[in-house]
Amino acid sequence: METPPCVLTVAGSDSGGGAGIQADLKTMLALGTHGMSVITAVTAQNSLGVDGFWELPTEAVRAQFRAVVDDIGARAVKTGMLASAELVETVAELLTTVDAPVVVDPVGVSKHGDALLAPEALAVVRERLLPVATVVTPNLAEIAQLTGVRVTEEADLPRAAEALLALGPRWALVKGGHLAGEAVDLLTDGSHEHWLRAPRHDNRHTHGTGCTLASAIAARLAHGDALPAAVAAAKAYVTGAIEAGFPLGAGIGPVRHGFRI
Ligand SMILES: Nc1ncnc2c1ncn2[C@@H]1O[C@H](COP(=O)(O)OP(=O)(O)O)[C@@H](O)[C@H]1O
Ligand SMILES: Cc1ncc(COP(=O)(O)O)c(N)n1
Repeated sequence: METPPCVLTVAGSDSGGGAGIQADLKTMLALGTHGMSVITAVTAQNSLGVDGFWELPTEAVRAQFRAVVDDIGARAVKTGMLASAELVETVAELLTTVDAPVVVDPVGVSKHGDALLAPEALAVVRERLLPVATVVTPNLAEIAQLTGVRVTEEADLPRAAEALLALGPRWALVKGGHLAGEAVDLLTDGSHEHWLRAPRHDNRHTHGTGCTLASAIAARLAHGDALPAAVAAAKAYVTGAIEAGFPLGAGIGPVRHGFRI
């Protein structure tokens, strides 16, 4: 029996199943990898919003990480919701002990506008987490939080990426998912620019798009893709999953992770 490449997500649990750890593991399965998880926080969440969240002790995060990495190993790691300054610091330190590419989705707020990161953790994301990232994947709100750059049109994306690269990640993928028109993202390492374009799907069921894209990048990296190829494949996957997104509950439904299965 062949063992699929192993990918690790370090993120929060979404009880509604559309984002966070649940989205990450479904994406990893859909892209032919074995998904593993380090849970940082547990949210009580559904299609209408986040009712509350509870962080795990740093000791529990460290223990999960060591259990997975020291026995099984990870060919790529993805981080999502890290909740607090203390957890960001802990995860940044743990990441220096693994020899694998790291995809950092700097999760700040949910689709409904609920905060998933303490304000004082932002400085730690900038100073400790971004320097160990192979690629960072912020949306427009996260770009503004991390760099102060306000993106209102496609032409602002290069300036946003430059401001992020100054914080130390090897690559920046700035997502224009919340702009009007085509769904355009820019990937750059400062010397190469890759523009990723997809038709905008008129579907409000987009819960989990950011988690899904970042996990798909990690899964493709685990298969051995170079970063630009991994991002292109991940963009194709998330576009298909958004097109097939479905209603759930009374609010915003999830993308359809199994659309290709
Ligand atoms: N309605 C849409 N149709 C097609 N692609 C979209 C749509 N909304 C977002 N995307 C794409 O989904 C990915 C996730 O982006 P975004 O929604 O901005 O992230 P986040 O979930 O972090 O807010 C990006 O590649 C973005 O361009
Ligand atoms: C536990 C958790 N992590 C992340 C998100 C962000 O979701 P999205 O991918 O829609 O930005 C979320 N709503 N919940």
